[in-house]
Amino acid sequence: MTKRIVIAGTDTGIGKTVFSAGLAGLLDGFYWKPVQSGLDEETDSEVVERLAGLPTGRVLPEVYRLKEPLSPHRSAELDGVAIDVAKLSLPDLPGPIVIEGAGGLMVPLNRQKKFIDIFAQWRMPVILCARTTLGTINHTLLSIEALRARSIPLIGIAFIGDEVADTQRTIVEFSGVRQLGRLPHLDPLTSGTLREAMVAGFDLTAIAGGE
Ligand SMILES: Nc1ncnc2c1ncn2[C@@H]1O[C@H](COP(=O)(O)OP(=O)(O)OP(=O)(O)O)[C@@H](O)[C@H]1O
Ligand SMILES: C[C@H](N)[C@H](N)CCCCCC(=O)O
Ligand SMILES: [Mg+2]
Repeated sequence: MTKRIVIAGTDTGIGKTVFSAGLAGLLDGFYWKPVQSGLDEETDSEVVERLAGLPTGRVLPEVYRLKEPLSPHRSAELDGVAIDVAKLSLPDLPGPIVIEGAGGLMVPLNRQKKFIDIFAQWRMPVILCARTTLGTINHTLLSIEALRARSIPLIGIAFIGDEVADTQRTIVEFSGVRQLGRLPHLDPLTSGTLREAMVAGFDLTAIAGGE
């Protein structure tokens, strides 16, 4: 089976989609956002299409497209839709795939299930995206505890933002989870600057090689 990597995050709006675009591009792979909430702005899949530099057809269609930019459980309720987690399953693909959740690990899909529950079912290795800015130590260590409590394999942490050396070191030391690299804040953010920053900031063998 080809490599499947789940991109999880410590929160919403921290850069999971940008990192996913960079990683899918670097792996020459596929991208899948199974549940999109918020359709008025550019969707995560559209961002990846714009930034990953991949041929067409590499971004798989979402299973649920929900109108309001809210937690998926609520957005689904407002649309009169019930998210059936059994429908969130992936076909076999001829290459690596990067799969993005929504928000942080404990975000609900419906009144029973959260993203972390399906990640535990899938048993696919996770990369945890974490901000470098203040507040991230707490969010990141809590997220790692939650993954460990469910025996979800964790490849490592991808930091996003400008370097805050002591914060990154503190997270790594307390958790014992490795830092895979760091994606700095990019201005301008383009397909080209993203690829360059991914190549400079991450060791692909650490990501593609193991769990
Ligand atoms: N490395 C970066 N450089 C510049 N801008 C970035 C970077 N990472 C993220 N951003 C910007 O920050 C915003 C939030 O990023 P992004 O959409 O990737 O967050 P997310 O974690 O995927 O959120 P969601 O939970 O909604 O999926 C976007 O406007 C994005 O362009
Ligand atoms: C709409 C947003 N951009 C994400 N797709 C969903 C974020 C859900 C966060 C829920 C929460 O933790 O309170
Ligand atoms: Mg996103």
